[in-house]
Amino acid sequence: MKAEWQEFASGQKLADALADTVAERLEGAIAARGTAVIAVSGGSTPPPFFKALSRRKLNWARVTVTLADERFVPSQSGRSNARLVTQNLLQNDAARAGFIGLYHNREDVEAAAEMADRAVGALPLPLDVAVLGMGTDGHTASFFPDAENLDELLDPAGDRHVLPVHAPSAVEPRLTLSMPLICNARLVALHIEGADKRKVLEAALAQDEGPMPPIRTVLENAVSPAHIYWAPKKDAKP
Ligand SMILES: O=C(O)[C@H](O)[C@@H](O)[C@H](O)[C@H](O)COP(=O)(O)O
Repeated sequence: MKAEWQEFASGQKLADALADTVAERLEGAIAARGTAVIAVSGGSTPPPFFKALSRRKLNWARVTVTLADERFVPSQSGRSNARLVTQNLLQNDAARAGFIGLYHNREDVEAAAEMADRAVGALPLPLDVAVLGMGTDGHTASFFPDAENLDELLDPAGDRHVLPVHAPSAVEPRLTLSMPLICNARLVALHIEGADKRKVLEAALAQDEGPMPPIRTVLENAVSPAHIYWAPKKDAKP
């Protein structure tokens, strides 16, 4: 399995380089097809990248931003990825982009996922860019190793665009883009920082038996070799 590893001296240098690459891909998509679609992840790592990307000069009105995954919470919640993206990415030049969230105020996460499935399925697919994070348990998007429906989540041949997730380690129910949707993105970029996550990823890539960490399944099924962006944690001793 091929993946391109890129290392940066700091999180800010990584954020600027990733923003440059993503902006180029979005511009290329607009030039080729008139539109661009990007899926981004939540968590504590992305904000410097979001802020850098929000200032890139491109035809943002032709760009649709969606989420790789979402907690089953309304956008007013501090746990909401839609809120994180609105506050950090959909600002400055990028304020003109369209946004398709995954959360819907329905009776359960299954009903919300069906609505999100239709909305994401109506986008001009495949994704041009999918920017993923990773947890120290090897999850990415909301493919949690302890998810009740992990086999369905990791199925590279499924026909859903968005799936519900129930996983004890996920705090609340989740909504996630499906494996085929993420793996068929024209660019899959994995953004991770810190020595712990580097060790987790290296172990996942070296593992040759037993249940594979979800991040390994994604990298193995990515149609275009994934680009891995790594930097030490900002408070790391030089
Ligand atoms: O909703 C989420 O939390 C993310 O989409 C999730 O998959 C995230 O990328 C990892 O959990 C890493 O999170 P950190 O960046 O906070 O380590």
